[in-house]
Amino acid sequence: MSDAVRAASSSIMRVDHVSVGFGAVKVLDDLSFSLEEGAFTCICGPSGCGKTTIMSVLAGYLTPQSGSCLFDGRPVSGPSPDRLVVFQENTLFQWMNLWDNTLFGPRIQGKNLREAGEKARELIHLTGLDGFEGKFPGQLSGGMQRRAELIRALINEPRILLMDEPFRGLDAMTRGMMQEYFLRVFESTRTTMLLITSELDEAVFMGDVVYLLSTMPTAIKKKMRVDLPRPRLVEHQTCPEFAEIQGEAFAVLESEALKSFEHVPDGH
Ligand SMILES: Nc1ncnc2c1ncn2[C@@H]1O[C@H](COP(=O)(O)OP(=O)(O)OP(=O)(O)O)[C@@H](O)[C@H]1O
Repeated sequence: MSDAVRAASSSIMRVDHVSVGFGAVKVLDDLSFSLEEGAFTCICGPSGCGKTTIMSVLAGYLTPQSGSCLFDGRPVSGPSPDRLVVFQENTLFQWMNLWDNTLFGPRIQGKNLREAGEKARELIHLTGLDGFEGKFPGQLSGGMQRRAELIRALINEPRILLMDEPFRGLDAMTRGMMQEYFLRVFESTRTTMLLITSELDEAVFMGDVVYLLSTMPTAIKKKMRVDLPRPRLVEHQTCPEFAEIQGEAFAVLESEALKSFEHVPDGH
């Protein structure tokens, strides 16, 4: 993102001093960060540190015990079509083909189906699913199903798309392809996106901004800007800037990971 664009960008979501606990377990502790409109933000932290809990607060599924979560300056009080979530698990309707799954949202909202159909064709093309419109989810590969989940959310034109580890469980090669497809969609639609991931390389490759999380109770350990050009290409992963940002981020996450071993008794 250029300095001019960055200066003009404003935050669409703001999490202020949020704390969440489950019983005696304090998961989020005084967590604060903001999401810039039109940017791709990644939140990266180790497994089990509270990433899904953060997503639940942003989506409006969970009310924090203290602090606030604002969307467009207004408190988040529940789920909204402005803030759609792409989940880890498969939520496609198994009895509908790809085309009907994609148009499900516009159809139940009574939207103009000709316009929605044009948008569906564009998204299907961007995600490399041309020719699969008549296939049912069971006839699509895991990677295709994740892309179908993405377009099924985006067709509803949310202001922000929240993605919780959408590539979890995919093999490394498919995961790399997914990253490229999702980047192409972001770069052509410029929908504000948040990706939560435990993969640091993925966060640096995809994000304009990367937040690194501490171990539990979780807070933001560091905010990093990734000024690599867009469109992001696989080649960028071998450039010196990428290595420098990744190295710095790795050092932060490693020091956090080591802390989680501090309380393991000797001999165990
Ligand atoms: N509803 C709940 N009730 C009790 N404990 C919970 C609940 N939800 C989450 N936790 C606990 O909060 C902590 C953080 O969980 P969370 O799922 O947010 O982490 P995560 O970083 O998304 O994990 P993963 O990377 O494994 O998906 C865990 O210790 C989990 O057991």
